[in-house]
Formats: sequence, C-alpha cells, structure tokens
Amino acid sequence: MSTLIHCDNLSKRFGSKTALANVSFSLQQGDVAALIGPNGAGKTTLFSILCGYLRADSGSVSLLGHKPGSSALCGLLAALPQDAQFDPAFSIGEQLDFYGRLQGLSHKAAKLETDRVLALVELSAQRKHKAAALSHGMRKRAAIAQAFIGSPRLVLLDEPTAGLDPAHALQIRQLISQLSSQLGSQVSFMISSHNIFELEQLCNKVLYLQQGQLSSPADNKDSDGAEQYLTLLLEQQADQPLLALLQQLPGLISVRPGQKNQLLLSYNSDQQPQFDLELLQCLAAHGYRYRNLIKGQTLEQKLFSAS
Ligand SMILES: Nc1ncnc2c1ncn2[C@@H]1O[C@H](COP(=O)(O)OP(=O)(O)OP(=O)(O)O)[C@@H](O)[C@H]1O
Repeated sequence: MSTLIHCDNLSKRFGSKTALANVSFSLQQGDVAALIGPNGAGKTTLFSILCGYLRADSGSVSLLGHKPGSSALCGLLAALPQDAQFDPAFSIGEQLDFYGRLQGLSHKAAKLETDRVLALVELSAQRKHKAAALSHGMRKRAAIAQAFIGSPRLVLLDEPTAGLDPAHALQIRQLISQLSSQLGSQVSFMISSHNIFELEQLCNKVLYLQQGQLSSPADNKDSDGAEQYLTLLLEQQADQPLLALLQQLPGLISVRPGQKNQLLLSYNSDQQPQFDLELLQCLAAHGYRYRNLIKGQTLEQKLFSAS
C-alpha cells in the first residue's frame, strides 16, 4: 500500500486566528477517510492546502509524492469544494466536457468521459440541462461526477452533503459508498463533515479536527482488549428506569444515550461473553422494544473514548 497523502506538522494562521496547528497524518491507498470537526475546526483550510489553493505557514505536505498544486497531480487529484457551483449559462454536459478538455482529453474523448461520469451518478438524462433546472441534490451529484472525470487516485470531498435534506444526503452517501466499492483500492477518498454519524458506515479512518488540532482515535480500530461495544437502537428514547436496569447487568462498563433512540454500551467480554444475549433478555423481560443491535464501536465511541 502506498502513501497518498503525507502531512507533517502543518500550521496555518489567518491573522491572530490559528486555523491549523501542527497537523500530521497520512492516508494510504484505498483509504476512505473521514475528516470530522465542528464548524470552524479547520477542515476547509486543510482541504484548501491539500488542493494547493492555500499555502501552509509551516510544515510539509506531499500528495502522491508531489507538492500541492504541482502540475504532476493534474488528473490524479480531484476535489469537490464545499460551495462548488456550475456556470448558469452552460449545460452540465458542456461544463463536464470542458473539465475533461482541461485534463488534456480530445473533444470526442471528453464527451465520452462526460457520458461515463454522468451515468455513474445517474444523471445521463440531465446532460443538456443547466444547473438551474436541477434540484440541489442533483447539482451535488453533478459536482461529484466532475470529481470522477479521468482516473483520479485521490478524491477530496468537502462537505458533500452540506445543505441537503436527510433523504438526499443519504443518496449522496450511498453514491460515494457505491463508487468506493466499485473502484476498490484504485481510488482513495477524504470526505469532510461536521457530523460524525454521517460518515460512520463509509470510512475506515477518522481524522478528528477541533480548533485546528487533529486527534485520531487509537488506530481507528476497535480495541482488541476485553472491552467490547454495542449500539442499541430502541423503539423509543431510553428512560431512567431502563438505564438503571442496564446498569445492573453483569459485565457492563458504560451505558449512555447516543443519537436519537440509540444507547451506546460497552462491556467486559472476558467477564460476560454472552452480554448481548443478557441485554436482549433483559429488554424483553421488562417490555422494552428495540429495532437493532450493532456490535463494534460507533465513530462517536471511537472519537470520545480516545479523548
Ligand atoms: N480567509 C480567511 N480569513 C480569516 N479567517 C479565516 C479564513 N478562512 C478560514 N478562517 C478561519 O479559520 C478557522 C477554520 O476555518 P475553516 O473554514 O477551515 O473551518 P471548517 O472546519 O471548514 O468550518 P465549516 O464546517 O464551518 O466549513 C475559522 O475560525 C475561520 O474563521
């Protein structure tokens, strides 16, 4: 596996504001990495440095062995900026053709490439449409299509679901997941979001930025010690009596509410190897209904158990 991105001690200030402070990480071929952080954490600044739009004040970056902005990266690195816009005067197809030409394709090859990427995002029928005739979700898909022109080895997507309703956000996540499994380790992704739940199923690596500083959950893997994790999705929000009941379960290490009707639990599997069964029996015995029980750590557990 080759290293696609290597950042060492990157720092960036805007006047007195520190946007990035000594950020170091690397991304390997085939990784799908989530760059998570609240508003103002420095995600766009980091993306802008990787794309060569901004220069870091100190530290070093290499992408596929080149400096950001190097012409050697043309066609190998694709980026979807957070506020990517299409020109209202031209059709989506014409603009994608143009990007293909910028990558050095002939007129004919660029058109074929546009057909291919529009099919990838299921927008072939909209080739002749202008951006104004597309929904917000369709415009995002068209912008993602642009990132797949040519054969990029590294695709940076800055908040690809920002501003979309939950159904369209899910559609975009499914599209990215489908593209990443279709293309396998040929393409690596780095996707930013302020929502840690959104990228849960999509990414194998998490970079958590807060106030310009990066913290990585230990190895981004579940711990291999005796502590195991469960996410329980209940039919309704957990009440105090349920929490009190669960706290009595032998082997329980922690239990706390997650998103919506979720409960995040950890337990000692050496002490109680059948903890999941005990948990379900306890729920049934006391009339609590649940929808799902997932083994393993959620992103939230990984991030906050590391800090
Ligand atoms: N051009 C600029 N001039 C001054 N300050 C800036 C500039 N760009 C970013 N900043 C500041 O740097 C910090 C990081 O901003 P950045 O846009 O990278 O965060 P972000 O994580 O992408 O946020 P969001 O999720 O809101 O897009 C913020 O405090 C922001 O105000």
